[in-house]
Amino acid sequence: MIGRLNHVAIAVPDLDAAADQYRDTLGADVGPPQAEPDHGVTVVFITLPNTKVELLHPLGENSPINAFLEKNPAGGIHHMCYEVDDIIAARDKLKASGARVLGDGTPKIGAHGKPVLFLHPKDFTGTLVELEQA
Ligand SMILES: CC[C@@H](C(=O)O)C(=O)SCCNC(=O)CCNC(=O)[C@H](O)C(C)(C)COP(=O)(O)OP(=O)(O)OC[C@H]1O[C@@H](n2cnc3c(N)ncnc32)[C@H](O)[C@@H]1OP(=O)(O)O
Ligand SMILES: [Co+2]
Repeated sequence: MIGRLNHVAIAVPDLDAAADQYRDTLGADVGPPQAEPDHGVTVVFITLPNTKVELLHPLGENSPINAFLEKNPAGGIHHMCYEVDDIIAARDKLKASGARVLGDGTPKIGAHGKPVLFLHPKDFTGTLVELEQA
């Protein structure tokens, strides 16, 4: 059901410092900061030859990554995003298998302008999974 790895997300305490490190130390193609108020985060995408890295920083008081950064103050890998051809079919199949789809199960529009959903990390070997419509 899952296809390409769209991105690996890293929650970071200092977005500018992390972006500078990927650009200047690692020599990567680093995009501009992008506010995503519907998701409570600001993101910076780093484009690699075979996938992307998404740097995440909290936006607003109720950011879903606040608790993660409290537990991991230096930052850390936050989620993996896999592409699916049909996000509604994927959601329904996963729910039928007993996996917890986060929120009310209605896809939100993600950072690439496409529908996304999240799956509970406790149901996927301790890894928060994002699905994005291909
Ligand atoms: C920009 C848009 C979009 C895109 O297009 O790319 C994005 O990527 S938005 C990214 C941010 N959005 C989200 O993360 C939305 C989904 N997340 C959530 O709904 C919540 O963060 C959560 C996963 C349900 C966790 O909620 P929280 O309030 O933090 O609950 P807990 O702290 O109680 O966590 C419960 C349990 O799960 C562990 N956990 C939490 N987050 C992660 C994680 N990222 N990876 C692995 N494990 C995680 C947490 O440690 C708790 O475990 P225990 O302590 O053992 O109970
Ligand atoms: Co993401």
